[in-house]
Amino acid sequence: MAAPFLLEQQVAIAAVRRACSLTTTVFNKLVVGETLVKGDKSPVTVADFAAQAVINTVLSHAFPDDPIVGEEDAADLRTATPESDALRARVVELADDVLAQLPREHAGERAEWGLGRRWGSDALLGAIDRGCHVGGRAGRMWTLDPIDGTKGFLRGGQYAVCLALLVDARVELGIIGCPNLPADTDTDATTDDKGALFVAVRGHGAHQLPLEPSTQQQQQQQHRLLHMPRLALHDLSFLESVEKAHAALDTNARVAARLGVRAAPVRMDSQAKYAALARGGGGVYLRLPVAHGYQEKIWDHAPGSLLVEEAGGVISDYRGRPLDFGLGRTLGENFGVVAARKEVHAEVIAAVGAVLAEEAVEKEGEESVVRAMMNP
Ligand SMILES: Nc1ncnc2c1ncn2[C@@H]1O[C@H](COP(=O)(O)OS(=O)(=O)O)[C@@H](OP(=O)(O)O)[C@H]1O
Ligand SMILES: [Mg+2]
Ligand SMILES: [Mg+2]
Ligand SMILES: [Mg+2]
Repeated sequence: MAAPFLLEQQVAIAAVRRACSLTTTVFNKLVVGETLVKGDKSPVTVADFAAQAVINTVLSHAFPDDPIVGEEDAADLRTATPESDALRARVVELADDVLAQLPREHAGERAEWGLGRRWGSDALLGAIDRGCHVGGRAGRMWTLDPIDGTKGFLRGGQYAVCLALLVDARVELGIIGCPNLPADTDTDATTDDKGALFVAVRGHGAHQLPLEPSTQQQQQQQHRLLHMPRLALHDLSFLESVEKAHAALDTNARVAARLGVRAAPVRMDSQAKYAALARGGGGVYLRLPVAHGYQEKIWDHAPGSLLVEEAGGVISDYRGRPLDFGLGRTLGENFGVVAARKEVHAEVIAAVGAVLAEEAVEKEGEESVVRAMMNP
């Protein structure tokens, strides 16, 4: 997979693989008290913090000048309370256990990326806080979601470790580790192995690699170039969120009916949706806004968007405009996400527009009934 950003690819792959081994370990041992509820009411676990510490440590050693826009920060780990002390100790232990493993030469890992030693609390909390960059339009920066789909992670469902490199607000490299996604999509597959790593490089394709680093020869055998298949509209099935609070699932159903889609939607947490789409599942990922004022975050879409584009898809908001990764930490006002293979994307956008117009008329009708009842 020789391509631009070769060193960046190697570093990002090593960092995401190590973070995935950490999250898998934590899932098997997560105990009560290792999860917090953030200010926005969403959960964060010791694994989210520790995975961000691991990836930011690796990035900071390999590319010391690159800013990082990461989801988490260490404020909740720095307060002087017994709960915070215990949480911090656990995060530091988990991150250091993974970073201290010796560099695996067959996987291209190098000691100068911060591997093969323990870093301790100050360095690791500092690494987590390297993720506080504000984002923007100019220059190189990474964006990181250490666990995307934390709710999925907690329920043993899909989640993803997501990292992307942006240059002047354009995604150039996207890496997504999916520890719970089947390694093989072939329904006749004889194995039920879980775990897959997805790598997209702008202009150089979307790829699936094994999540565990193996020998060069095994890597080559298991390497798959991903293409979204051409599907007729009625053969699509929608990929969508699990949480009703994250996407307007009733509107999705109306769009599907309008397009003549027969299959039931596939609900999946996290950017595993983009990975499933890129390797041929479903055909459409539709995410229409529900919560007023919620702004989508760049780390929730940057690597997935490139994966889909490189596999033959188009991604836009529901108006058909490109997602703008240069506005800061968010994508700005929320006009949703529509990702589909290029042959059907325009028809999906048209169907979304028609359904949203219908819903607006219905809402106006309901409001005028209410007005009439209030002012008889
Ligand atoms: N209100 C609202 N609207 C839209 N999106 C929201 C909202 N609240 C949270 N989030 C973000 O959703 C991320 C998970 O998205 P998913 O599509 O995986 O959601 S779902 O769990 O499948 O329903 C989730 O990512 P993580 O926090 O990394 O898990 C959030 O960033
Ligand atoms: Mg979160
Ligand atoms: Mg996320
Ligand atoms: Mg997250």
